[in-house]
Amino acid sequence: MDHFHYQDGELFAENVPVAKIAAQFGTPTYIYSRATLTRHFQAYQQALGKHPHLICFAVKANANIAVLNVLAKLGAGFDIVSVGELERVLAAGGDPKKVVFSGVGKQPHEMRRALSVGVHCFNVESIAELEQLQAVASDMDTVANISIRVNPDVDPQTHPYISTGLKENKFGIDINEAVAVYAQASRLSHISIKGIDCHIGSQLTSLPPFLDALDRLLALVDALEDKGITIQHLDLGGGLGVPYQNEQPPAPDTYASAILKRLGGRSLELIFEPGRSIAANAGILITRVDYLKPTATKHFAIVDAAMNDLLRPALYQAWQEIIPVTPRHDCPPHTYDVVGAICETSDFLGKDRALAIQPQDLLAIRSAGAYGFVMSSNYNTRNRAAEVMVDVDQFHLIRKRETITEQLANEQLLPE
Ligand SMILES: Cc1ncc(COP(=O)(O)O)c(C=O)c1O
Ligand SMILES: N[C@@H](CCCC[NH3+])C(=O)O
Repeated sequence: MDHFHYQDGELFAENVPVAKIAAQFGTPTYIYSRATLTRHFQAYQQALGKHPHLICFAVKANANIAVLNVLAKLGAGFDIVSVGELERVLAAGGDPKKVVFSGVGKQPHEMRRALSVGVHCFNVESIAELEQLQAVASDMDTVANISIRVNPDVDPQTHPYISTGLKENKFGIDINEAVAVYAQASRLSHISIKGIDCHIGSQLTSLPPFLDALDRLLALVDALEDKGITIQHLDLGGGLGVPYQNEQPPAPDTYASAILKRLGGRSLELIFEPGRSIAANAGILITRVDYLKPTATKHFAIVDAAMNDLLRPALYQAWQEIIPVTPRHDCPPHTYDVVGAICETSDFLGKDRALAIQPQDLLAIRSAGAYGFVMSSNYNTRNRAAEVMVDVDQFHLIRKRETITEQLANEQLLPE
């Protein structure tokens, strides 16, 4: 059963009526389902079974510490891209030994903190970064575990802004240069080679690009072995897509089983860094209709969420389903552009949606648990949304709605 579903003519999150959450905490509010997060995470775990593995949730997809805590308790590791994300993982009770540190621009202070808490591995993305890490580790008299993030030049067939494994992207080290970079790393006194890594893009909806990348990485593992460099883990990144509309991506267990099969008898530990496939469909964003505005050419539904709350439609023309919380049958549907109050024409949450709605009705934007709240901003001096977690028939405020007082607290006037 879907954990967001209609029952008796209204939308429920697990066993809680969504309207009840809106009545208590207002709108716009993100609502997450603990059961869905758990189910998605466990699908990966179960598919990999006894094969040595680590599922590192990509914190960038949803960084709320209650969400991270739910996953940490299930045994998750975490993929981070900043020291800020590391502090969130620690605050959420995550195990630093299960953390992989990705990203093209790690700063020395971030390396220092990650080394001091003992992260599993740095996914190194350039020679300059490798040298910086050697310097920091040497200064701390410690050893940094690394894998090289290889850019395998595979087309992930996704939106160009979220494709990362092509030669022209800024990510990783060209696969043709990887052997030389590993050889260089093997000569560094405070670097220990552990793994190999890639991440080719996000919202991939088919297996072949993953398998293609995996084959290229395995060939590299063999070439390195021939040179006396043994790789212990293979990190295939994240990137598995979700059904937003009509897409039919493989489910996490199908994906994980296919990868495992392709590994053959190799004993390499497998690391995945899924974000979206765990969190996206574990969340909705609820919003209230403020005004209906018919014009000569369109019907606009102006709602209290906007592009500052959910940026994906404005940034990628992403499509996310918009449904009424309490469907009504007393007025005809119209085709609406569902828009926010921000002074930008790109401020829309959905275009051309058939909805039967009246002012004050509640709407839910689906698939909002990943790259939703984390990409929100204060543009137009709007306060960030609240976040709520539903757990069977309970619901908990896991981040309170921001206030203007909190926004102003960090600013000050120039001295007289
Ligand atoms: C290095 C890395 N790992 C993991 C992820 C998570 O990707 P997704 O949310 O598509 O699973 C990303 C984002 O695309 C990433 O850049
Ligand atoms: N923010 C993107 C995904 C970015 C993936 C990060 N590497 C999205 O909403 O689809």
